[in-house]
Amino acid sequence: MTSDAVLLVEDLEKHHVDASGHRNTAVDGLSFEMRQGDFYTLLGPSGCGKSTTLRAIAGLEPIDTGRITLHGQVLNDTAQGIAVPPNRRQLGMVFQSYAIWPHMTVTQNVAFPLRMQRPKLSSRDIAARVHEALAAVQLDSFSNRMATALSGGQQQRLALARALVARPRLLLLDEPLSNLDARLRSSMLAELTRLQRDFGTTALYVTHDQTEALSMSSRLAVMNQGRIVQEGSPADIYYRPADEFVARFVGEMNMLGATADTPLTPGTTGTVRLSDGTALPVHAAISVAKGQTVSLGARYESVTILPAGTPGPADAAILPAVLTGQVFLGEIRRWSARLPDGTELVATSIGRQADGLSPGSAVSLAIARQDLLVFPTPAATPPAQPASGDADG
Ligand SMILES: Nc1ncnc2c1ncn2[C@@H]1O[C@H](COP(=O)(O)OP(=O)(O)OP(=O)(O)O)[C@@H](O)[C@H]1O
Repeated sequence: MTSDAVLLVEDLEKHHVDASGHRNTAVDGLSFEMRQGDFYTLLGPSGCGKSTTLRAIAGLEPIDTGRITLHGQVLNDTAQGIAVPPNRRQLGMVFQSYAIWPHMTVTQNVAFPLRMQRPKLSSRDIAARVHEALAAVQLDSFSNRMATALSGGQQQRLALARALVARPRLLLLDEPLSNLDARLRSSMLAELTRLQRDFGTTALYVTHDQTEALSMSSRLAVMNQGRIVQEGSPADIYYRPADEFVARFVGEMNMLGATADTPLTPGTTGTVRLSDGTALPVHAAISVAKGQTVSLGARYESVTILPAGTPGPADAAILPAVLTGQVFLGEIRRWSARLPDGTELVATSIGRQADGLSPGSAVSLAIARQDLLVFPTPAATPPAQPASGDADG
């Protein structure tokens, strides 16, 4: 473990056996590390094992194998038979359902975790810390209200204040914004990151929402089928997705079939060819032999529109195309465009850039070399297992 690791999760595995005796793998050899002050997000589609991982860290889910260490204290180690109970882990938790105590006032809800602490805190210290936490979530003027008499967003803020007041060693957040409407969600997003920073809390966040993950995280792990597929900063994940799954799950991306025209090795430049023979310059991040088929990815905003016949900037792919449709989104317009071989791409124009163009216009599409990503062609999907087989994976 590195010296500044707060949480270390090693080779975590968890299987569930359903009512008909099938064994489902929820978490499949997961390892990651969090550092002090991280806002670390597990991002992935429904059922990929995010909540199971969080619940395992909280001690609410027994694990099959693996080791979980928090600030050097082993919380779980299946090899040694260690499993620290949830109430002795000193973690803060905020889950989808607010789980505030309905029979208590706002103040009583936030004071409760402090009253449970041993050695006992003085009433004066409790009052000061409750006030600080309620002020941080802007609920100080509601302190005497019953918790049930708050709106959904206020209840969620109360749940956060209650989680933060005990100054947890780690804050676990499982889709805490999913019950809020769109407007509240975005203001809570900003508030959450501010609170996490102000309190200096290290937070582990779980979501399937890529916008939340990209905007809030200091580091982020994309999960699929119980495993971490890629870990990095939001910009790393967005601009350098490790594979097609990550590219499609985080952001939106055009995909084109192509063939390597030169051998490609990581960090080198080379050329790939579309089916109609058009050669495109690329930067490779993977090794590909000459002649091998690949998938080419380009983010929608990386495909820009130039007047037809423009030679275009150096170091960019220039493709002739015909615009086939547009969606006006205010600050940008999304265009669909057809290449000569019939492939449809999505391109983006900003502001009034594409005024005068309309569906039917002949244009050139430009994609900078650094924005053309080369992925191995996905392996063919294996045939479905018979119903009686092991459903692992
Ligand atoms: N108690 C259980 N019994 C059987 N299978 C379970 C149980 N809990 C979870 N699973 C299965 O384990 C897998 C992972 O579930 P988990 O809740 O961790 O996913 P998730 O990524 O958090 O999904 P979501 O975003 O929908 O909450 C899923 O296939 C789920 O059906």
